[in-house]
Amino acid sequence: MALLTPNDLININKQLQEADSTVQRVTGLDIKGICKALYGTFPGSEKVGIVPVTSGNGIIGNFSASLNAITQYFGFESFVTDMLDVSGYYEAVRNGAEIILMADDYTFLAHNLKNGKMANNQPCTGIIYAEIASRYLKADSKNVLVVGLGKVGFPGAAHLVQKGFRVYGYDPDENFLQRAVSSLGVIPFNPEKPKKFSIIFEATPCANTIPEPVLSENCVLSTPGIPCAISEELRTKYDVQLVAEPLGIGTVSMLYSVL
Ligand SMILES: NC(=O)C1=CN([C@@H]2O[C@H](COP(=O)(O)OP(=O)(O)OC[C@H]3O[C@@H](n4cnc5c(N)ncnc54)[C@H](O)[C@@H]3O)[C@@H](O)[C@H]2O)C=CC1
Ligand SMILES: N[C@@H](CCCCNC(=O)[C@H]1CCC=N1)C(=O)O
Ligand SMILES: [Mg+2]
Repeated sequence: MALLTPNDLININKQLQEADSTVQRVTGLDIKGICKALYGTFPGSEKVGIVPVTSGNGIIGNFSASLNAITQYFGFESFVTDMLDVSGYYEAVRNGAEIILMADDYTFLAHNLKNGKMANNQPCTGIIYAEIASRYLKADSKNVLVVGLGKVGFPGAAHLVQKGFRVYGYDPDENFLQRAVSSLGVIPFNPEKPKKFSIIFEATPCANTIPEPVLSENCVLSTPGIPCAISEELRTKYDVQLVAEPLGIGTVSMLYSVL
């Protein structure tokens, strides 16, 4: 399981601000603008209750506090419950939470108690990072490379196919690659016969997953993957526009999707 660590979340506000300015440079929209374009929604006065959960691997340091900072960065009112698990859930509802945010080791959900809508972090993350990549103002074609076709990458690839992009996909897991080819019409990317892309979306738990030959000058690499898919050396060599952030972009996608 690819779980966040407290170290990933240090200074989440600075990480969010940096990602927001890159998104604006790449797409012309800020992250809120991307969410509005994706879901057609905008926040009212919804109160978000964040419930720490102790199951499995347990509480991750900085996780609840980061969610609190993230929701407030995007203009929502939010609080972290004092109690944990069931008692925390009870406290959240009793204190007027309209949207519940909570995560165990497998599922990170947003549930809007008012309208019943519920979101899962994995598809919401894939979709928003794919959307950001798809809106690159200086894209040279409708070609996009998707690296990693798992719980985050597959929904992102599906979103790009729906938006009419020519999606090349790569995953060392033959089953995941075949599923994307047969159900999405993704073109299997052959690392032996690389081609250059101006738009790349990556979602893997591995470093160095982007082969140098696919990088074009100034290309966009939109990736929620942790650790980062590309070395700083390679990023600067091609002046890659890197959109990467450990939790906030995926979370705001969840929140807008349940409004
Ligand atoms: N930044 C954020 O907001 C979020 C980040 N994540 C991170 O995104 C990453 C992916 O998460 P999931 O999709 O749930 O994992 P997953 O395990 O479902 O999918 C990862 C896929 O990457 C593939 N893969 C591994 N090495 C590869 C390589 N060298 N080239 C191409 N594909 C490769 C695997 O075969 C697998 O199919 C994880 O690191 C996770 O922590 C997940 C959710 C939110
Ligand atoms: N139960 C823990 C949170 C566990 C979150 C595990 N999930 C991840 O790390 C996913 C979410 C986005 C990226 N990875 C707590 O309440 O402190
Ligand atoms: Mg994120």
